[in-house]
Amino acid sequence: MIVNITLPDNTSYDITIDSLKKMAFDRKVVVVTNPTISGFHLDYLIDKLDAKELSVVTIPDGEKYKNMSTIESILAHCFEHKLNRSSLLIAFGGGVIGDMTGFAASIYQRGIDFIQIPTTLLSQVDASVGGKTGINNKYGKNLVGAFHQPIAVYIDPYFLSTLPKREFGAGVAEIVKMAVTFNKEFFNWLEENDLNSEENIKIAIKKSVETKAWVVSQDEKEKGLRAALNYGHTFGHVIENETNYNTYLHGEAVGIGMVMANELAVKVGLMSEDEAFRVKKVLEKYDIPTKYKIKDVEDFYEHFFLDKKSLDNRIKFIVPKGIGDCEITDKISKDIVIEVLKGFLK
Ligand SMILES: NC(=O)c1ccc[n+]([C@@H]2O[C@H](COP(=O)([O-])OP(=O)(O)OC[C@H]3O[C@@H](n4cnc5c(N)ncnc54)[C@H](O)[C@@H]3O)[C@@H](O)[C@H]2O)c1
Ligand SMILES: O=C(O)C(=O)C[C@@H](O)[C@H](O)[C@H](O)COP(=O)(O)O
Ligand SMILES: [Zn+2]
Repeated sequence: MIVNITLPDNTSYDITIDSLKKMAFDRKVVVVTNPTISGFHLDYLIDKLDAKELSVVTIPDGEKYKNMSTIESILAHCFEHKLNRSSLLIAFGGGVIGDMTGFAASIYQRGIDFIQIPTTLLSQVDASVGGKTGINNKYGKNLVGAFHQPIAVYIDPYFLSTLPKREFGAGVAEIVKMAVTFNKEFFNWLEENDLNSEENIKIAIKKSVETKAWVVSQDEKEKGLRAALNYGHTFGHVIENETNYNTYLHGEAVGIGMVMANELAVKVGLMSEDEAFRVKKVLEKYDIPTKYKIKDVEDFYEHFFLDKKSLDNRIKFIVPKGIGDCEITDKISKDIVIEVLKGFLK
């Protein structure tokens, strides 16, 4: 099954959801991966690749390595293997590998092609599509990066067979995000169906990718609509940063962040308490955390000013309008936000 994404500048690429097929490249190819993924699946991938020259760069596993020094090590490998402007990088892993490979591709000799082969649920339903690439630094999450679209995305659900349960839950959080913000029917379906079935997870991957492609095709550079994909992230990114990227998985922080955003939506009258409860129930079904103890609400609030959606000191929040729709607003007063944050002090 193929989902096509056409960007505002009319370039386009395919997102193929199927078992990997043989691929031949008449150019140098570097696969970027980590030891965990290569231990499980590198042989399977290599067997599918035919390239002019193929090499693999293995970087350490973990969000805490999503930084500039890891990018330098990817670039060093590319220079040592004399990659040129017609060479290709392949991101083989989860969102961390995807974001960093894409960023390295965007700056190597001012930009070369890359392909996404996502291996986590989160990267299959969200991170591999749409061209947001980048790294974290001490100031916050994804604060350095580039929009750089892959030339193709290959989603093979087979990789999910080795994914730990907690990582699966993190991916479900981003699926729930797509449904709550854009698709009420999809959310109702998520309430009624179990994503642990092979058939259902394929349906959820397809729905999520279609939603993301639909959004990005209208607003590649996040001038408007795309900000909705940040539902739960305004709060979630602060949680990840405050806990040094070593306590919550990205999807888990987003799960908590969606609960916080829902509280805000309830407070400003955009969502009913029942709807907020229904979202929480779906998250809890997959053991996604929904609680977080904020240490200092003023500190937490201050972090929002470094959020990339914030402009001229106005913080932008994504608040659901019921289930299946949302509002992107910078009109919520600090007092109201602080009141919501205070609910998470214990
Ligand atoms: N660019 C985007 O649009 C976008 C969207 C969402 C998230 N992200 C980013 O993605 C990152 C999170 O991605 P993630 O949740 O995939 O985490 P991840 O990349 O850290 O992968 C999670 C863990 O699973 C392991 N793993 C990967 N595939 C596996 C498999 N098939 N079997 C067993 N283990 C496997 C990894 O080695 C890692 O330990 C964050 O940095 C987030 O900011 C980016
Ligand atoms: O693709 C998007 O747009 C998203 O916001 C998807 C998010 O799930 C993802 O975590 C993204 O990396 C967050 O972007 P950021 O611009 O807030 O760093
Ligand atoms: Zn995310």
